[in-house]
Amino acid sequence: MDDDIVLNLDTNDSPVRSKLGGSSKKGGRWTERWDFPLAFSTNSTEDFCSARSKRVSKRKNEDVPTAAEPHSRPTKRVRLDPSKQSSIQGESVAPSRAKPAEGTIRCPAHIISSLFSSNPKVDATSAGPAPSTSTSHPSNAPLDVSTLSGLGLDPLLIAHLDSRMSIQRPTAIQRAALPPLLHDPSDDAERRDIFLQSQTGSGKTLSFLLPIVQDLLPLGRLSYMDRSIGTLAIIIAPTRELAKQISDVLEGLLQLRLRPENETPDQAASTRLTRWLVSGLLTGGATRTHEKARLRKGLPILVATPGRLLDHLQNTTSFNVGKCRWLVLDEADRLMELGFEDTIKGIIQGLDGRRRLAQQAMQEEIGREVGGWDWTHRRRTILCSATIRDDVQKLAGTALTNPLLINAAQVDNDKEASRDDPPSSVQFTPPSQLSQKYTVVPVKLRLVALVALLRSLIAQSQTSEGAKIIVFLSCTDSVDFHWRLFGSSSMETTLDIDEDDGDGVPKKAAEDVPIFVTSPLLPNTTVFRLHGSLPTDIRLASISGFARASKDSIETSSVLLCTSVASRGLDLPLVRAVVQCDLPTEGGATEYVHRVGRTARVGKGGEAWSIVAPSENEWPQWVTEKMQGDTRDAKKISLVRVPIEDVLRNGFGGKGREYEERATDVQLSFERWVLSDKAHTELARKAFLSHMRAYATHPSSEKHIFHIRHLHIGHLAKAFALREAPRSITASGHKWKSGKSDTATFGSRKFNSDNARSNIERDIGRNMDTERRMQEAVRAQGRLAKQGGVLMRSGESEFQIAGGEALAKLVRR
Ligand SMILES: Nc1ncnc2c1ncn2[C@@H]1O[C@H](COP(=O)(O)OP(=O)(O)OP(=O)(O)O)[C@@H](O)[C@H]1O
Repeated sequence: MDDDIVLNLDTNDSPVRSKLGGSSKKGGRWTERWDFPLAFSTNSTEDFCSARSKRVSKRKNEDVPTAAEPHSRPTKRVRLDPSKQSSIQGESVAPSRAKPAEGTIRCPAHIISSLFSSNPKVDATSAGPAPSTSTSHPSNAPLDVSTLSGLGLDPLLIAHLDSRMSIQRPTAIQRAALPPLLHDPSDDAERRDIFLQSQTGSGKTLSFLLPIVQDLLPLGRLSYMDRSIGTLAIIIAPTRELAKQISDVLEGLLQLRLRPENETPDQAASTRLTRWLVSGLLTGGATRTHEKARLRKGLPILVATPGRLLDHLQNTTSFNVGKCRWLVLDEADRLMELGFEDTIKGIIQGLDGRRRLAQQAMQEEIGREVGGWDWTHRRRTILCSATIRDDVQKLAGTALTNPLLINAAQVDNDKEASRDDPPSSVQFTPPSQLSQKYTVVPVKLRLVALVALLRSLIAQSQTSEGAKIIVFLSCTDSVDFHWRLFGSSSMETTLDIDEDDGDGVPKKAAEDVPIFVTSPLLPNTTVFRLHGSLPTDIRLASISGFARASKDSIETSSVLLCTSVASRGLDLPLVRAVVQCDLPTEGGATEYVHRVGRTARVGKGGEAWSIVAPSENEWPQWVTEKMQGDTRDAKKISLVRVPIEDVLRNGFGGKGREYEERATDVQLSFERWVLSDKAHTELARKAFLSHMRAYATHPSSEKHIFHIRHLHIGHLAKAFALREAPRSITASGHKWKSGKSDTATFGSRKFNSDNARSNIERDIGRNMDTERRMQEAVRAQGRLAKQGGVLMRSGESEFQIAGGEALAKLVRR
């Protein structure tokens, strides 16, 4: 790293404090004076503050600040030239680099904040559209005027929706989709397939589930009807989480009360209507044998992920699916992105094949097939997709017959006449009531900016329900790292490193991994994680824990750290904000809209925050234009820029620029945590490297915004609480800052997993050695300190620990 980073060591008897004179004894560091950050109530900071005061009381020969002097301050670092001070917006000049004026004595005990120096200047003028504070009428809320009864829905279903789900009025997409789907024409040619497109959180799930349930309910009156009839409806979702969620909504619907309150009891007839209507989930979570047994019994409505469904279609003879009347492809664009095109084709062929076989069996009167079934009733397919890209249109061409496009926006704009037109002009936009914000954050500050943002969002919504916040990160390793970092580090973390025998193996035994962690930095908050590499039971437990958190404990907020796996379809109640710490590497503006769509659902409010690097300054304008498409209406979509200083000030509190010191202290506590254990260091390095790899996968059309050569590798390391970039990156030949060709080299190497692995392994080996010397240096520094040495800034050692020749020798050894 080339920017004068100084290791600000926090040892218990740091000479810095004693050198700072009497004031250090009284005032201590800013964290000791940080009684209650402005942004938090007394309760909310209790843990954090008590952690700090415990640490303070541990210090030998130092006084704990008293209540009478909570704001006394230690001597501040010498500022040489106010115009050249550390600043987010400008280049800084490290004080010690400046020549001291003749005759002046240079302060030896001098710590500088590396976090706020050498950051690139952020150009505020090219930062996207002008802020807009106007609030719009919610675009995905239930409609004021329409009623469900006017749409042809069975009164039993209407009563059930009202009493069990508190749903009285349809949303725009439901008003548009229910009439054609509920209408069952006698002429099979009129039974058209449907292409459904609408905004996030607008109630698409009920748009296809209600017609299915209403269609199947009357079949319960057939004398022979029981679950052995087989599968009559299949809903395919791209992920297990989404399939489980749809299955839960379906089960809620199937607990239908079948008799209106005032009707004469006819218990036997009404229970028969639904008793056979069993739903099942097929996602590969259970063993094949168990799934086969359930299929043999019969599952009239099935929710499945594509791979497992095709597997059973091909291999499970008892899977009775020949009479299937409904097929739903939910999140079809995502299915295509995940490479399920051939699987879907295989499923459609499998269903057609099974139907032919069942018909044949019925004609030949073999097997279980019953007479009286209406084989002319063709299967209807519903395809839901946010976008109508080429690949989705191709899938629609394969899967849909004579499709009808239903788009809530078009219906609202009285464009029903053009429903059969190619829908390419329909844009996928976020709900209008969503407040979209972004902040341009120097890369070095990303970690503390995230903490500050979470703190302020949590503090703002300390209502009885707490806040729910989803944070998107680039990759699974980054999610794991941040989750462990938030859960284990504290302001107390010291550099008391475990004695190491040099084998590089962490000395702590593996522990049971919990579902959530808590952090003193995020008071009354539980932190969950979600990514595709977690076992299914952990993934589902994390989602339900996050969704439930506020119900279990009043005033508990919850944060979900996740990858893009959580961007689609998940309907988690009352998510207050979505934070995109890393912008999507795949899917561009569409993925952005899906992610932000986890909040502001069905007419509720919500905030979407994006953390943008200075080199990505063009992104807000770019994403706005993509979302607006041809219908450029500047008032319609705008991202409001919030200065990073405001984010940090709101999160860390304090007067003036005091937030800089607080942010620095938080950063240092993270760095100490990373250094305190080999496993932590490895976690941080892995996250850093995986993040780099993920970043390099931005498509070429976005490289003008997201190019890896624009990133300052040393600064990025800091964002992973590393004090230097892993050597597999910085080692020979990789001149990151200047090298266009080096970037290309990395780009090509990056995709070679063998190279990457051996690089990492080599890197770990080298760093173990570096770590050992670092630890020795730290201990030696501590010994020196006890002997009256001083800690001062210097760039002379590889670890930038100052302290004279003894240390320099030790490090050089
Ligand atoms: N008419 C309605 N009135 C009130 N709430 C509704 C209505 N219809 C659905 N909801 C609720 O709205 C929430 C979002 O619905 P759903 O998950 O189906 O949205 P979606 O359009 O599929 O969103 P996404 O595109 O993000 O998957 C659910 O909690 C659902 O219970």
